[in-house]
Amino acid sequence: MTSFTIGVLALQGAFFEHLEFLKSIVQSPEYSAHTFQFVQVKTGEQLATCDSLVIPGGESTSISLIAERTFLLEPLLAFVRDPCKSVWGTCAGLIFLAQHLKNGKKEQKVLGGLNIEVTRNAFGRQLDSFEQVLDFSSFVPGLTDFPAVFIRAPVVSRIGVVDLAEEGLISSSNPILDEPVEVLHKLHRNGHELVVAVRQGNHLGTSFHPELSSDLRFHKWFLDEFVLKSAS
Ligand SMILES: NC(=O)CC[C@H](N)C(=O)O
Repeated sequence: MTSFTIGVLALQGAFFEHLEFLKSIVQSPEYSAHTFQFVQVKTGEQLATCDSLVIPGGESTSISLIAERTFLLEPLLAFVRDPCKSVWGTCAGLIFLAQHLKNGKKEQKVLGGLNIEVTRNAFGRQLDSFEQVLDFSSFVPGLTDFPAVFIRAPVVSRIGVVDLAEEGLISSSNPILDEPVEVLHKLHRNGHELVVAVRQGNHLGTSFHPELSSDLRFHKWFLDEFVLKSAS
């Protein structure tokens, strides 16, 4: 029997929905060999109990400001540099997890848990929000028709903003950066190809909101592929 504690950063945004999805998935008999705890993370003490963290969508500037004011920024920076932990950022969570931002606010901080540049609000005004059925079967077996919800969504605009050859010290302080960044999905929209899902080791970043889709399959994949695998 293995026990897992999954936290969802609960400073602002759609944290409740992520928790409900994950709680409902682990009810299935296929997970009966494990025990799971779920934590709404608002403090460093709560974060310290977690094996895995989901950073939800919402407003990335608010999430970063609240984390700073509540002294959670330092524990979060340490958490995303721990190779034994898995982390998933969705939408604003992807922004917060990035190394570098385009269209970021001056006071906005990032965690550097994915070696990428993210462009905030990348879809412009008319296309602020939309839903598109996407084929993720190249990385999630059988997931050919996932209804991906994009709300003032960011995109990954550059991969590899930290050059490890030039900045030899970075990798020892942030071992996550030694892993390659994998582009999981490129969205084809209005003649553009936009990167909306990436993975770097145990870290996952998605531009869309699977927790607003009423389809549990993407969360199940995160649980199987990141939470359970990073513990084995
Ligand atoms: N749905 C979302 O999480 C939107 C993200 C928002 N545009 C931001 O910059 O924080």
